[in-house]
Amino acid sequence: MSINFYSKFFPLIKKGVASVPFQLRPLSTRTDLFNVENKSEEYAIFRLNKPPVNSLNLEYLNLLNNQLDEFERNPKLKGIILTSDVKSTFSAGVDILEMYKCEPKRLEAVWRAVQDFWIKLYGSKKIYIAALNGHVLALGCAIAMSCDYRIMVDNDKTKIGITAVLLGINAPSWVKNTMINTIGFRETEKSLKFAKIYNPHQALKLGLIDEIVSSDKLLSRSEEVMKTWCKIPTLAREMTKESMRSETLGKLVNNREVDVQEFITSTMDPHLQDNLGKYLASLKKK
Ligand SMILES: CCCCCCCCCC/C=C/CC(=O)SCCNC(=O)CCNC(=O)[C@H](O)C(C)(C)COP(=O)(O)OP(=O)(O)OC[C@H]1O[C@@H](n2cnc3c(N)ncnc32)[C@H](O)[C@@H]1OP(=O)(O)O
Repeated sequence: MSINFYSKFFPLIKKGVASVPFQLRPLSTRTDLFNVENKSEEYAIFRLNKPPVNSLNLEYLNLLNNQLDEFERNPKLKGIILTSDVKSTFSAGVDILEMYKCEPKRLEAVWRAVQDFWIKLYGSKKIYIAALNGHVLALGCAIAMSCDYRIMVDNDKTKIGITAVLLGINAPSWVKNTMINTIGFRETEKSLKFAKIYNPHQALKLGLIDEIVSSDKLLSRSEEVMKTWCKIPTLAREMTKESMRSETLGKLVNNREVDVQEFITSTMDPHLQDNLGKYLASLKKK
């Protein structure tokens, strides 16, 4: 069985790796919008930092996609802890301003970048642990579910879930599949159909997250889990991840154009635009 999972789906990236020799990266990378701290040769902490809610617009998605490529190019790096420096929010998903009164060309670029992000994350052979410091909504929830393990802060006010249906949105099939692979078909159906939002204890019971810890232990516990997993034989772990995920991944990789068109058509619908306008206003009124 081929273990070259990432390059199978990213031939251009493979080409890049082949033509550019690996160079040692600096100890850490800091931009205004995220921070990467290499804790050892084996793992790094990747902190989102786009206040107020780490919403994902086109420019931010492009930045994050480049960083995922960077991780993938580092053969020594086994894992990444994905978390947020923004107080009380991991991610509120796509920037709704990208979807409201939008130009179709821009919307298309946003959605292609969203697809890229999911494909890179879900298809990565590295270990991804989501350290969920705060709210995990919509695409933020899909991102967390695409990681290998989820640890969430013990705070009853913290929310996780996907409420697309309330706005008249049918979640894309790759989001549904990711959720089915995480909590099973029946719970996914209930969750999406009834726009369920969970607190950490409800999410744990469902299997949407794997552990709850107090906020002061979030990173230390995530590092503990990461260190244990880094000891697992790499090749076998990667092959297992590939065999578990390739079918779901392939469904989007081979169907990207249809997914883009569905997203553009549904988002540009006047009724949905109306709903988005009201939703944005309700968020701002709080
Ligand atoms: C609209 C589509 C619905 C869901 C579609 C899901 C489809 C399946 C998933 C895959 C597809 C992806 C599409 C998406 O991800 S769309 C994003 C949907 N996100 C949300 O519905 C989350 C909305 N936000 C919140 O519920 C809350 O903000 C919060 C995250 C719980 C944080 O609460 P808070 O009280 O701490 O902060 P709040 O005052 O609400 O917000 C602060 C400011 O941030 C603005 N804001 C919040 N979320 C977004 C966002 N996603 N995009 C853009 N801006 C956002 C909010 O308006 C406040 O702005 P201001 O300071 O008042 O100007």
